[in-house]
Amino acid sequence: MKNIAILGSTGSIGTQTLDVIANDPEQYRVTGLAAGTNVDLLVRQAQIFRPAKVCLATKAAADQAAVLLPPGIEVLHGCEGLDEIAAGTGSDYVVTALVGSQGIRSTMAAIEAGASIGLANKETLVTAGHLVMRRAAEKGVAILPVDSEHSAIFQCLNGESRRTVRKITLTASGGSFRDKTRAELEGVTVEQALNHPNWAMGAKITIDSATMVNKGLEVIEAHWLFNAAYDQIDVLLHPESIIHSYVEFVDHSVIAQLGWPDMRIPIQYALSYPDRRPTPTAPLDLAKLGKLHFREMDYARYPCLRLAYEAGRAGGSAPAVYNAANEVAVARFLKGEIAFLDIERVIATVLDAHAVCELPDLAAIAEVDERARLEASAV
Ligand SMILES: NC(=O)C1=CN([C@@H]2O[C@H](COP(=O)(O)OP(=O)(O)OC[C@H]3O[C@@H](n4cnc5c(N)ncnc54)[C@H](OP(=O)(O)O)[C@@H]3O)[C@@H](O)[C@H]2O)C=CC1
Ligand SMILES: CC(=O)[C@@H](O)[C@H](O)COP(=O)(O)O
Ligand SMILES: [Mn+2]
Repeated sequence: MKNIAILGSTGSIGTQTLDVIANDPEQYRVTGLAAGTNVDLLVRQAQIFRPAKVCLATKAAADQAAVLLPPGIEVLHGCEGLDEIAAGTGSDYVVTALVGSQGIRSTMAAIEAGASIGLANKETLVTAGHLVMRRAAEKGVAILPVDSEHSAIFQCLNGESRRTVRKITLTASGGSFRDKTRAELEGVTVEQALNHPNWAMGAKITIDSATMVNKGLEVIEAHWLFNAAYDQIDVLLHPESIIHSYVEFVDHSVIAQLGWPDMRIPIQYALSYPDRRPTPTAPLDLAKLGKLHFREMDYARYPCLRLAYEAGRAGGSAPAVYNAANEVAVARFLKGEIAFLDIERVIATVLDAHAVCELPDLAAIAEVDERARLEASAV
């Protein structure tokens, strides 16, 4: 029995994680749940899964939840509450499914407590990969990828030595505007951008898929998770999202991982690893699919991906700046303040003005992140 805490339980990954847990109740017990402001859903989840502690982002939301929750559940709020869910519920496994770089602090708290991490929150690794991976290694903590591409690579590698890997290829669906030219991106709406062709996900990552920032973040995430050089990481357009990613070895043998685009498969694998367990998903039917398609990545069409490689190669604080500028730009786009194509302009402008700090600690990352956010709000 694994004792699991979920940070971001009311989101797309959080709810699907609870779906996987509900489907396999003898394997997992929920010890803690944390959410932002969705009181009603958090209360419903707590009624079903009976965690010892729950947390909401604000005191007002926590007070609202306290009167609705079953007796005996401790209600926390804010950053300290989130730390307590990550490290103080006796869990041996923490799923990090918050959105954005706000996930760093609680991920570090979970690592300090010695819990294994089911990592969905890719922004954490993009921003502080050197610190997260080093501390996890020091503490002997496993970081298990939830992100579909990284789960695929993890499964393809299956413990094989990094020495034998020639190339890692991340597949990209192309997002909601994959069939549009750059000229056609002028004037696209928020509603159109949120219409991902293959995956039902939170708003921020759905916009990131459309700009290809998501794949950029995933390239940096793969660099840290698999200790791979940027020259070893490729991206291939694959509109169907059936091949979730693949690894080419030095003998030119290629191993890929396939499945319907359903996050419950990588979530289940991250939870049950090293075991494999059944999932409540449909079996893949290649005969029904008939064809799969692939296109070479066009870096002029998707400049945000090129910028991610540049930030990753620059290293140090550059990926944190890329991420922070993007988080602000996406929030502004979603509020209707800027156009879709302004997202790449904001990232490029903020990144361009940044003088890289080489090995930032958490305090330096927080400082750089805050400055990049201010700049991204103003350009
Ligand atoms: N969705 C997917 O299929 C995939 C997602 N990922 C990654 O997983 C992460 C989560 O994505 P996704 O589930 O789509 O995002 P969602 O927006 O659907 O969910 C985000 C979660 O974070 C919670 N949250 C937001 N702010 C706070 C806060 N201040 N304190 C506590 N909780 C907070 C939200 O709570 P509330 O709603 O209550 O406000 C919600 O539970 C992201 O990093 C994303 O890149 C990776 C691969 C696939
Ligand atoms: C489900 C998942 O892992 C997402 O990160 C997904 O990869 C988004 O799809 P694209 O970024 O390929 O559009
Ligand atoms: Mn992904």
